[in-house]
Amino acid sequence: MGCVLSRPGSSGLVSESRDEVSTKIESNRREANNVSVVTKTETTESTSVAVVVASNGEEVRNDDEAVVDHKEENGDVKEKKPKGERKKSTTKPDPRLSNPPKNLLGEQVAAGWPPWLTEVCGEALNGWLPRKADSFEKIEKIGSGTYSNVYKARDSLTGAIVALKKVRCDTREQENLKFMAREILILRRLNHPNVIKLEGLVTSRMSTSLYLVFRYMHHDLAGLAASPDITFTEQQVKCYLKQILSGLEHCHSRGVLHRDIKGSNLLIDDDGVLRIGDFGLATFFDAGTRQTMTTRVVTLWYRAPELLHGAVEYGVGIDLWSAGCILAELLSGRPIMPGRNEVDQIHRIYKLCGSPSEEYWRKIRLPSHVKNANHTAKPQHKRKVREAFKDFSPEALSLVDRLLALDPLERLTATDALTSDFFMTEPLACDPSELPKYPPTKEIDAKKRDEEYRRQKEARKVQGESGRRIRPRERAPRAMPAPEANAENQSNIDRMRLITHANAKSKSEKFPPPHQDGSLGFQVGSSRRLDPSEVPFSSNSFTATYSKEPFQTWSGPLAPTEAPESTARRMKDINKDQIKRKQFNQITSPLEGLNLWQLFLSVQSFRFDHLGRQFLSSPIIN
Ligand SMILES: Nc1ncnc2c1ncn2[C@@H]1O[C@H](COP(=O)(O)OP(=O)(O)OP(=O)(O)O)[C@@H](O)[C@H]1O
Repeated sequence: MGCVLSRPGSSGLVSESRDEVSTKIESNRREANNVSVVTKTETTESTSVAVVVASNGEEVRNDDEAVVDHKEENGDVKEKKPKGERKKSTTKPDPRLSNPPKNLLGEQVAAGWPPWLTEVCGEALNGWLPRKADSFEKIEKIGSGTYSNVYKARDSLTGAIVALKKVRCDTREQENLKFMAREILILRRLNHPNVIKLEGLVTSRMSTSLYLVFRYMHHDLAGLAASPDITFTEQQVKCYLKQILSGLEHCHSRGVLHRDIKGSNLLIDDDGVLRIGDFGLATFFDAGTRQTMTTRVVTLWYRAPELLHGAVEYGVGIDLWSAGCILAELLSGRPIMPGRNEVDQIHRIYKLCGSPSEEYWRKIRLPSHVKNANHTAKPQHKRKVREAFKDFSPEALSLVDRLLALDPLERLTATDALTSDFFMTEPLACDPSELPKYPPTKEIDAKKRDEEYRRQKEARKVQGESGRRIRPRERAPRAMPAPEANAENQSNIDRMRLITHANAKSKSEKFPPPHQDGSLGFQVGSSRRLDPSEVPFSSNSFTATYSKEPFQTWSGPLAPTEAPESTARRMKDINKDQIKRKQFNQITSPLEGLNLWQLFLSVQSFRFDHLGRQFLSSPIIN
């Protein structure tokens, strides 16, 4: 009979679990060396101890073994002090790292986790056993994003309906694995009713696929808001916003920036409970430490001005800006700043929120190459938030105004916003359970409606039908996703993009089409294996529009399409772009502080395939 004892190295995951004692019991039996064990992880204020309970039920705990073989990052072996002399480490763990001790990794591999996964996020696997793919049955594909496909599935063990997010894991792409690991680490750090909870992971020792298991959510806010039959009352808007802010407050208090708050990432279940989802762009941050991060985050329409200005040091304000945009959108029934590209976006912000003051430029920390150019922007716009939203209640107007403060330091925090008059005055927010029951509605449903409309339109064209038919519903264009998010590593992005262009005409070609990968009722494990040439990157779809018509509601007509381009032509474009990029590099626009290359790409880089899906035709910018 043997016992395995381990304690994970200190980590953000553990150190953040203050004020709570959580006990997780993984009761899966492991039959190894005739030992039957139950792994139990207790997380207390500052420790997390993996305890193995021997089959006789005796709980064996041995903290003394904890630091054996633990190597420092510089390779030095920690000296083991006798018991009693050991002091608790006072240095804070780097929450961005997952570096549990080697003995824990070995244990995880023995438990069935693939070694590559234990290496990148062993910390997050602590206390869990992998679920087998054949214990889920796929029902249908319910969403697709930049890095993943999402499926509705049935858990054969419990019968519960779950959402499985399949992320592509090419183990040769270390950087991409890190991003995936970051999402998992972040999700395990969070525990709040308004934040999606990672319920488990599906993988196997031999597999390169990974599925994240979540509770199934029937709706997303983008889908509900785009539905022609749904109009929200102020009480309902308050209910949704309160939940968004509560979720954000929790994330921020745990040192997590979401960095992609938008309607389609706000998932809602049948009981009206809203959970913030998609932490693919989220990052750890420490408000007290200077830390540079990428600016290429947040879907364009919800992107804060400091990001558009190129600030690489930012904080919770970027999520609050997005929340402000969503609040105004929910109350007005349409996106408030649907920019077509970064330059257009920033102009829309200036027109609504006024041009930044001299003080703003003095305060904002920008990289030196953009700093000098920014404040020469002309013309100077006056702030018009109050005029633009004069129909809102005074409390709603005041909250929108303070969330859309240009200066991130003047923007309300989630906690401030939750205590604002908006939530204190009648009509008060309704309870989530009082929200109407809607039929399942997701942004993907709106996309399907658009596709169906386009298909019919094209069929009519072929038949030579004339005359304008009324669309099922006039819609505003959809939000442009953060195109190059996870762009912390520029070279990685450049490489990914080049491969992406070389290998795929559009996102649809990198994922199997729905009839292959999303077909009904087959087991999760039976989906095809990833082709190593597939890379976990693409720009998102269904986005920009050139329509000058005023929009009515959230979603809108598909962008004008181009005939599909041949791969050869696109490769030619890539080469041309590389030459152009060289020419444009180092030159800075006097207008907005945007690199000229950025400006150039913003205007011309979005191309559309025959289904109206957008892809970037140019190498990345940052
Ligand atoms: N728990 C869930 N329940 C139901 N549907 C979900 C769930 N999680 C995600 N989805 C659906 O799948 C879509 C894509 O998921 P998600 O946003 O997490 O993926 P992504 O690859 O990070 O996407 P993006 O590129 O938009 O950031 C969501 O918009 C949502 O409609």
